[in-house]
Amino acid sequence: MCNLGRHFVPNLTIGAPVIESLRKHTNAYLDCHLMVTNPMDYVEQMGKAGASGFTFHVEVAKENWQELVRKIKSAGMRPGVALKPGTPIEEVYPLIEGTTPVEMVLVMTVEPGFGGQKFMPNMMDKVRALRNKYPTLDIEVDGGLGPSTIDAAAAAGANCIVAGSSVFGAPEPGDVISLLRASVEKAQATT
Ligand SMILES: O=C(CO)[C@H](O)[C@H](O)COP(=O)(O)O
Repeated sequence: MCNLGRHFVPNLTIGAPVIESLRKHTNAYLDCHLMVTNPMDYVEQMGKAGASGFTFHVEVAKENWQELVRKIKSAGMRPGVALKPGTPIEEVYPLIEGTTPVEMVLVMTVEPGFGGQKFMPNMMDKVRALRNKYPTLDIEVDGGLGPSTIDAAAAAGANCIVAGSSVFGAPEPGDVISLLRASVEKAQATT
């Protein structure tokens, strides 16, 4: 997972050079969430660097999302759209239903910008609405996910989990990853 923040949030974290370096050592899916106001400017460099997924924010792409999605696909990446906590879920529906649809929706469960924030449980209404409307869509959640919050996200229908503090702050990060995965798999098995 790459969080690239510039303009949209004050901090710049991981960009194309880091993706390029990582790609030399792994075939893993590199899921990149660009918290920038000008995502179009980053498509080419992220594609060349070896990003697998490119997620932009709906708040900054209302006018040009179709061109953006086309560019992302042409650059060999999987397009995703993210929305901030204050953005109504209905704003992403056209991007899922269009002729050049996004393939993943990222529901932010904190205000974007910083790790270590508190999970917003009321964002699960958005996840549930998406899951009911689009049974096979990839739905990602980001912010405050860990052992105490994963069950709510998984039950609502999230199947892609971004977890920072709970994993990197754990004595055994692998155990937390397994727990998160098990919760999602259990919820999927019961629906
Ligand atoms: O960058 C973020 C917000 O923009 C994320 O919330 C972060 O990557 C995940 O961190 P944490 O699990 O500590 O909430």
